[in-house]
Amino acid sequence: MLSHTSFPNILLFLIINLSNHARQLTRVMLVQVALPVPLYRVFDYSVSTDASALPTPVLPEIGSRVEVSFGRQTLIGIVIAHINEADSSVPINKLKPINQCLDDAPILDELMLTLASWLARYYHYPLGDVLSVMLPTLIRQGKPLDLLITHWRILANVNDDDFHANANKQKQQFNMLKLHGKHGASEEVLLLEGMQRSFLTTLEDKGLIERYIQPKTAPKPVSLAKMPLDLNNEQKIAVDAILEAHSAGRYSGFLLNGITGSGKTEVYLQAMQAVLEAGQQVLILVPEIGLTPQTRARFASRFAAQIVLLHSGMSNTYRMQGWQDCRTGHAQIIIGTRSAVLYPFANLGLIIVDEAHDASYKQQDTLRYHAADVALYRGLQYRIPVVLGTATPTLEHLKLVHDGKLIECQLRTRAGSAKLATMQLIDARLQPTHQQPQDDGARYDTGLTDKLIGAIRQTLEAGDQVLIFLNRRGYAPVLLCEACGWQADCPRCDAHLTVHYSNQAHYHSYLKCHHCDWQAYIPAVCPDCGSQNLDAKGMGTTRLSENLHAIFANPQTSKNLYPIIQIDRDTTRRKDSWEKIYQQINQGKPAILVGTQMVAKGHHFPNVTLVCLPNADRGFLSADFRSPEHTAQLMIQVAGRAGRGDKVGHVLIQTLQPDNPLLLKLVKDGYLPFAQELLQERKMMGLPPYSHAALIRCEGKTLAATTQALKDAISLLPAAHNLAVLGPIDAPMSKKNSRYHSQLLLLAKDRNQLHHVLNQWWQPVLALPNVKYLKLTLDIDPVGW
Ligand SMILES: Nc1ncnc2c1ncn2[C@@H]1O[C@H](COP(=O)(O)OP(=O)(O)OP(=O)(O)O)[C@@H](O)[C@H]1O
Ligand SMILES: [Zn+2]
Repeated sequence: MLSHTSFPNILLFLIINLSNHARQLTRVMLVQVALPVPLYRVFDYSVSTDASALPTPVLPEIGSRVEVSFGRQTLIGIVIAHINEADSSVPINKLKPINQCLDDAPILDELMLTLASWLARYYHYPLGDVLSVMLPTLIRQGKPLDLLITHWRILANVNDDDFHANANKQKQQFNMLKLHGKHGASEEVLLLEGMQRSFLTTLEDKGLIERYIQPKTAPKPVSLAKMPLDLNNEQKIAVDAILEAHSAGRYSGFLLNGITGSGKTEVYLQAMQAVLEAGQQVLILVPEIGLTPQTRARFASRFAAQIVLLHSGMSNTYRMQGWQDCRTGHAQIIIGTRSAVLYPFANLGLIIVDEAHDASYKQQDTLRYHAADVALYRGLQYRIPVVLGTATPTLEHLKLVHDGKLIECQLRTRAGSAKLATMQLIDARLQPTHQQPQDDGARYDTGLTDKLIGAIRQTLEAGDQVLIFLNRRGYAPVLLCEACGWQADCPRCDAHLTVHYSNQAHYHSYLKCHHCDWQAYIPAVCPDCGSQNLDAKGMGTTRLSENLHAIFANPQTSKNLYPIIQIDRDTTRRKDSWEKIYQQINQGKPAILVGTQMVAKGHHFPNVTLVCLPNADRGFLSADFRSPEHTAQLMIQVAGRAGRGDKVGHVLIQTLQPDNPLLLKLVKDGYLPFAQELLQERKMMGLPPYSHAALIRCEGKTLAATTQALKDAISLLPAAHNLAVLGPIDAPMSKKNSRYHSQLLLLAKDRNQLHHVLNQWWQPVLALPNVKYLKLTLDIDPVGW
């Protein structure tokens, strides 16, 4: 029996329960979504406001993709938080529902989301845009993760008798699939072969074929394909230090500072071995150009493992597959350029950044991250060692060693029997360059001194190879009218047009801007004064190769005595051209290699015993304070290609400034003492790495507008900001592609101080009224300007 007092209690119970039930039906669940829009905020969406929605809406998990309406667009974003109604700044009835959730499970784990928000904070870049830089295109577009591993196969006991007489096309497509046997083929392959997706689904609907996901079997444990070398003492110290950190499960940043040819790769390989044997993944970053077929071979010849290569030239599908393989742990060794550092990893145990000084690790647009810095951050995240390997460490990395933030391991001698090449200067002021006679008796300047030519000849006659480094492709950097001084300039840039000229094929002759790709015919007469006296001034790799042909041709037959192999972006553009060049060089026969900075990086040409730098030292005269550092790195890297085999190597530097103190220091004392001296200079001047820099670039239709915008920006700086403000000034090449550029440099003694100011200042700057007609970008820790 109910007492009179219990009645209201029951009522209350019922009311509460009913209203709970009703709320459950109409409960509004909120998610915060990062969207690829240039706004420094995230957006709230509801999951469903429709109580009758069936099946009951599931709250999309943090780290999964959702499709939403944004203004009039439909965008794909990442859920970064679940929030309560009360936490949203938007009234509940104004919130839009998400259109759909694209993933059942998160595609980004907590570490990846933490990485994204660190990148957004450190580089002052919107979170949604950071995430779109991190994700491969197809994932950004919302494609299902398993899209590319969809396979199709014919169903057992179906055959082509099952087709209707007039279903010819279906039958033909069915037979195409049948050719692939019982496992069928991936959809990507079938579409490439000419099958149509609509037919696949029709055949599927008819119960003739089926789609399936080919299961990725867990990769086999890594095994050794070749025995490791016996390490020398310094190599062993380095491997032990790296592995000690690895087995302690501790983050440690290492600077593997080893001269060229000292066997850094062997250190990587032996450290990798232990990590791979422990069942973990290894990420190896290589510079943009360093990713040749040889890169993979170096690792594949040592380990039987699942190796994944990642670089920007790969198809979207392949990149997405690679991304998935990293995330699931299917990939055991991952070799990639810059962006691979932003990939997700199931079980990462070691990161190696090869040639860590290389400028291509810095992304120069959108999110301007530095892959070596991000690698260190990720090492910290995963509590694993990170190895920065180089023969020419950046001043930033040397300072980190000095501050105790990187552990330095030095390799001071060449591995095996090779000796470090000797370096010698040739004073081109005392020795005029060689004048080559022409058929008509006139002579032309070859740009090479007789001493240099003599050394090249001697090397070739001894059966060795010569490498000549010239960091300028094309025929000549300037076309000049001898009569009036007119020069062929790019109409769109502050730059001369490069002469591309070939005396073999006339259609290969044209003028081209190396900054915006503008092209023009070579004029027959000067457009200003009509003179026919047009002359190509200076020397690019093509001209140098032609001069070498002339110098080293057999005088009787004019045939080449030695092959001259030109290696630059023009000659290696075709896909397999590097491979062919490699094969030719590795035959080991005497030859002259003429190359731009493409040859500086990590190549191992055992028969090159002479390296010549006819004018590499010009960079010591540049106005950019980083130029001496970059010039020296390049020179040492190129010089490092000499004498890597059994024979001793020589390096000859032909210069017009043989008493330049920087050049002398580098040649006499080597890179590290040179770098220490530069560090002292930077310290005295308060320049990075003794200060922290942010570079603001402004691009617009006129210099007046870009300069004014930066002046307006300065006026917004908080009072007592304590930063050094340099500018606004015109950017080094202020007109590029018909757009004008100004810049402003902020320097702070302390990193936190810089970020503190940027946190308050940068977004108001972007909101300045004039900025909408301009492009304003912020570059943290810029590497050049
Ligand atoms: N411990 C060793 N014993 C004998 N040979 C070795 C040893 N370590 C490395 N080598 C050999 O020395 C050569 C140069 O090594 P490697 O290419 O790794 O140098 P590196 O330091 O990466 O040079 P770079 O910076 O110029 O690319 C290779 O042929 C390698 O096989
Ligand atoms: Zn141009």
